[in-house]
Amino acid sequence: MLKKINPTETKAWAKLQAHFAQMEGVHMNDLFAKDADRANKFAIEFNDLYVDYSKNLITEETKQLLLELAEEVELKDAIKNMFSGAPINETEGRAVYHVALRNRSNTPMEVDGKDVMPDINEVLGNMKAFTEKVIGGEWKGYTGKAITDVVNIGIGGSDLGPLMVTEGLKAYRNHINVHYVSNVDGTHIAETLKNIDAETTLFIIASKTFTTQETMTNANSAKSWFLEHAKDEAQVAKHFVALSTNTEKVTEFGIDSNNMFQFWDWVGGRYSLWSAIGLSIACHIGFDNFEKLLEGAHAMDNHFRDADFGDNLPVVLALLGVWYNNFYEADSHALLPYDQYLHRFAAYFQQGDMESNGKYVDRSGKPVDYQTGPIIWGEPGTNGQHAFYQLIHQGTKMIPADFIAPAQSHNPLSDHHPKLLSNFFAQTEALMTGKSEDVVVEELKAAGKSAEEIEQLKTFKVFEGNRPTNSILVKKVTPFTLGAMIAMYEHKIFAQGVIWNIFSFDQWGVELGKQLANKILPELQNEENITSHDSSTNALINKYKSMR
Ligand SMILES: O=P(O)(O)OC[C@H]1O[C@H](O)[C@H](O)[C@@H](O)[C@@H]1O
Repeated sequence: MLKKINPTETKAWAKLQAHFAQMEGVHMNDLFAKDADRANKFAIEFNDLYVDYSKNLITEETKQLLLELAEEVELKDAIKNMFSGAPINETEGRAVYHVALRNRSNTPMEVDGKDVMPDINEVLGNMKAFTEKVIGGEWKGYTGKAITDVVNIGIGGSDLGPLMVTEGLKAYRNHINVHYVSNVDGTHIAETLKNIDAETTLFIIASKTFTTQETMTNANSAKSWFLEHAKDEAQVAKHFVALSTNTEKVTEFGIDSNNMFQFWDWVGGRYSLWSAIGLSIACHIGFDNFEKLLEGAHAMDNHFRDADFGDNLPVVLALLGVWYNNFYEADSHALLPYDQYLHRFAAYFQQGDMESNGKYVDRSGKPVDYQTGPIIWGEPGTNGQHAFYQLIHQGTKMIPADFIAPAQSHNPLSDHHPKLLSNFFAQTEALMTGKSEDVVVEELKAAGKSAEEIEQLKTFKVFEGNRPTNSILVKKVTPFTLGAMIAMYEHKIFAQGVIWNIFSFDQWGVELGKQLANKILPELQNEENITSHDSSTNALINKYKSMR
């Protein structure tokens, strides 16, 4: 069980508050000027990852106090608890054991006294055999043709993870095209079906519960479409497989239980890409590469469990996040990958982080009186620069940001990559150093502006700088590195949840909307005037009915 420790009542918190008062007004430029070794001091190297966190509003004392906070909230114990398979997802009475899914050392890992590794290995074995058949062309469709397209139908954790990783590792892809359908908006499936052939398409229905409205609706539409072509229910077995924890519902849907890849209730949806939910990834990049993804995550798991907190990547990133979220009152955090393949990275961690730590009730069931999870957002590299970076540089809000870039591109076309990376380095430098009024005035003089013009313009061109960033430089975006990076953020989220004294692995906040939608749906299926809601909702429903 996780301890129930209010972080704001720790000694470290009080010390951090006092320290924060001293840090206000401190400029990072001065911190760098005072310490020639700062970049070395505040950097962590892990395999092919190099994380520079020196461009943060911290001193050695800040780090020390943040580490004291981690000790006082008993983060070490919490990590041990997670790795022991204890039911730390208390509101659902479940273990949180995605680390077992990628336990490549294969040591026993138990839940309720039962080693889960044999089951995990069995499913991985089934996934490997299946993937090899599909990729090798042995798995045939109803007319005897090999599979060319895979459509993953799922939503939330059953979509975002596989989608982000297949995009992220496209450089490793084979001839199998993978498509993702998530939205219940009929447009999503309709547009996807336009581009595929029923004879050569395999549908993967990915749903932990196998009751999710969006997924079941899309799965039924896919099945109807397929049967329009195949005209034979018996052929469904060749074109539909399921990834789920719910055998009963899978069978009810008409999928043969032999075509079901199992996972377990101790795998949270947003932590499930390492389970059978990763089947579409394995179809796209091959099982060997999928295993390398697991290996990368496993390496990060060991690091998180064993490394001293001061050199522990997820812990350090978590503490920096707490520093900005709770002391500087930053309300968001940007993830900015300078890698086009990682274009869904921020979207993936919007669920990972916000569904985990978007909670106002603490582990004792009481409302918190401090801030918890930040708003996560971001877009890839230079696209963001030409869109929202203005606000990061000169806006009134502090936006701590993680800049992520590979040293080696999978597409080293002319000078694209040096250009991309020059922007990566320049942005974090500019955000930190800023540009003083003196420099602005010099530049305007050099551009031949009059004294009057300089006076009018100068303040607009000044950059305060002092805006914090982490730089995450990886050698190359490989399956191993991506696995490690995803696990790094997963554990950062867990560590923050522990510090904020909240439960990171439930998601009750998504239920109310679902319940109300279920109540409203039948009201939309008749022409009656609706009066059962508040006046705004009634008016909207009735207007919709008059417009359709
Ligand atoms: O995999 P499923 O059971 O279909 O669930 C899909 C998603 O839906 C839910 O609403 C949860 O908020 C997500 O955590 C989950 O990933």
